[in-house]
This record gives sequence, C-alpha cells and structure tokens, in this order.
Amino acid sequence: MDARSLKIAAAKVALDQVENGMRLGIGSGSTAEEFVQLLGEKVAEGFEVQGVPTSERTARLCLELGVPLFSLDELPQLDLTIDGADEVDPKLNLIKGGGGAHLREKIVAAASDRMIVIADESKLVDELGAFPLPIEVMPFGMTSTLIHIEALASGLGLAGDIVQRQRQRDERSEAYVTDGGHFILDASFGRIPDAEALANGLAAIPGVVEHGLFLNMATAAIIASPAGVRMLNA
Ligand SMILES: O=C[C@H](O)[C@H](O)[C@H](O)COP(=O)(O)O
Repeated sequence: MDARSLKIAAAKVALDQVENGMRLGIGSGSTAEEFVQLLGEKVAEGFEVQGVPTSERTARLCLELGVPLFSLDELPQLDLTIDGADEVDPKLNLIKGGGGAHLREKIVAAASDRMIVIADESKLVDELGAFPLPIEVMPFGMTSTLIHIEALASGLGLAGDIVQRQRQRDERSEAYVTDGGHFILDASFGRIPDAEALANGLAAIPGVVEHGLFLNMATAAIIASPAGVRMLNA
C-alpha cells in the first residue's frame, strides 16, 4: 500500500464519524485533503455539513468541492474536527504545523467538542520531537523572540537548531509567511521529554504566536497501516 492509499484509508474511517448536520472543523495538510475529497463526494450526494476550514488552502479545496463553509465567528462551537498530524505519541499528544497551519488548526480544535486525528502509522512515535517543532512568531523582533526560545530550550536541556522556515518562489528562497502573516521557526530538538514544560514556556514568550504542540487536545486518532485501520482513543 502506498502512502496516499493509507491516507485515504484513514480519511474514509474518519468520514464515518461525521454525522449529517454536524458543525465540522476541517483540517489542513495532505491527509486532511484526502478527507475533504471524500467529504465533497458525500456532500454532492446530499449530505449536509457546516464546515470551518483551518487554512486558506483547505478553504479553496472545500469551495471547489462544494463543501459549505462558515467562519469560526459564525460557528464558534463545533461538534468535531478532523485533522492530520506530523507526530502522534501514545497519549495522542501531537506535533502539528508541518504545513504552517497550526495556529488556525489549534483555535478550531479548541472550539470543537472532539478532535479526531487521521494519519498513517509513520506518524506514530514513542516520544515527540523527531519532527522539527513549528513555532509561529511575529515578524517584529523575531531575533529577540528566537533568543528567548533558545534560552528556554537550553533551560529544559533541549539542544538542536532552530531555523526560520523558507519557501522557494521563482527559484529564490524567501521567508515562509503563514495565513496569519507570521513567520515560522522550526526547532529540531530531536526529542522533547517534557512537552508540557516546553509548551508552557513557549506560550509565555512575547512574540510567540503559537507552537505546534497539541497536548491533550486529540480525543481519538485513526491510524492506517498496511495491516488495516485502527482507532486509538485518548
Ligand atoms: O500545518 C499543517 C498541519 O498541521 C498538517 O495537518 C500536518 O502537517 C500533517 O500534514 P500531512 O497530512 O500532509 O502529513
């Protein structure tokens, strides 16, 4: 089974969790987009859902597929969010933001009664941190914010490069800018033994807008492997 087939398999099981009429947070990334494709097919058959997208890219895909969209201000309380993840630990704590969408994803997940993560088994880890942790920061004073983050990391015994995310445009490299107009620092810590201390420390730094640690937010994870799809509950 190739990687895309696994994402589709997880997305199919997630679709079964969506009930007619639900207010639904719709995640971002390649796995979430497989879910949106399937949701679009169901909506075309008459299934009703009220969607709140977690990124401009997801919003565009939903609009192409006819999935009805609302802003989070129009629907401030959601029944369920379906989203992907970059890492999932045994307690269903996550690293997200590989695609730079974690700020809106976290706001939408926090507004939802339930958050179900969809992923292939390569995302399962014993301990978070092998995937570089995305930290969304204000462009203003970013170097100063970086110094605070480095001091925090050092105090927690975390080592590793923290680099500003770039993107390629017209064969040139330029700063990656999020939907919110912020920059991203990717922190390659390797392992994060105390994710809660790191999350609290990052949240206390002025200039940090949001980090990609999603702790105690996912209520379930649908994990696809060549052997089948299984649901893990928090
Ligand atoms: O910012 C992006 C999101 O957090 C994604 O859900 C995450 O990066 C996983 O994406 P993918 O399903 O493409 O691996």
